[in-house]
Amino acid sequence: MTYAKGHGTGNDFVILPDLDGTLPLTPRLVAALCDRRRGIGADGVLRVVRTDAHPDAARYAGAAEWFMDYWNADGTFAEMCGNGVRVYSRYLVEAGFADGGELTVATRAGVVRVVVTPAEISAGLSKPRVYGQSVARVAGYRYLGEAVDVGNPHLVCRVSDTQELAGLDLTTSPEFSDADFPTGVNVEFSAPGVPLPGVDAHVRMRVYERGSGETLSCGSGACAVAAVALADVGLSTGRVAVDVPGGRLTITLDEETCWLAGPAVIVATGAVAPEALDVRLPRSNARKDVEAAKAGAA
Ligand SMILES: N[C@@H](CCC[C@H](N)C(=O)O)C(=O)O
Repeated sequence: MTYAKGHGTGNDFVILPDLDGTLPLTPRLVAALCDRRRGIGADGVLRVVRTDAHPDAARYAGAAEWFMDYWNADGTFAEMCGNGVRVYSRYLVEAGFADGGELTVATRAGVVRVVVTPAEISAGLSKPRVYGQSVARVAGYRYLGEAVDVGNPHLVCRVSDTQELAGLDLTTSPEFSDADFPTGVNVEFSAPGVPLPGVDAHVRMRVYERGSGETLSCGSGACAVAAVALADVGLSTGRVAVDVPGGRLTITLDEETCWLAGPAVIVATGAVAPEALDVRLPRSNARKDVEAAKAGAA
């Protein structure tokens, strides 16, 4: 199996080119690839597959050529990964599967528009929907937060300052309400930043991601945090600088879209054998699944 490794502000991914969807990817293989000691190490896997070759994406075939089949490090799926889309797009361009400039990428949460430049990649996610409140608990302390849907679920909890943010123990998952988040949730903690030119708000955040643990950055989480920061100053559109442990993301919310911008790079390419990871692959049923999905949609 060939792979590439890339990251966006430290949120890192193993990228698996499987253009015609024949690789029988399993949760076990994903977890083994993402293992930081016994595998390649990553927060998640991005499988690169044509939309018409994957059952979850066949419906997007007219709108995007490529589907980002995203998996968390523990082998679970997620609907959206904002940094993933940006790194995936960098890979498409560097591997010669897409020209630079503008492109579209299909995800489980819909088709995302992407703008690629050498320094930065900007992905147009759906506008975050702030829809209620819930509570997270860390080390016995209770944090009230805003529930936000960015295609995937988020809980944004405000803390008072950078010191409180730095002191949070995120080595294990914050506790959250299963009733409010039956499929789990990504929990962000957000502290006020300093006034910066050119933005309406500046915040610093840390995140504990569903299925991956604490990461250096989460793009969809930064969008959720930005929407809450803008609402806190009475705005529903505007520009927010979000500092994550891995760097800075700039979020621009307009009436319909949440533009997530920042660097995204490919750092390595190579080959890996599933047997070396102690994983045996089942036989692929991919083609049959795609035909069944197409027949179901007709
Ligand atoms: N790091 C991602 C989010 C990845 C998915 C998330 N862990 C989930 O399960 O929803 C991002 O950049 O958005």
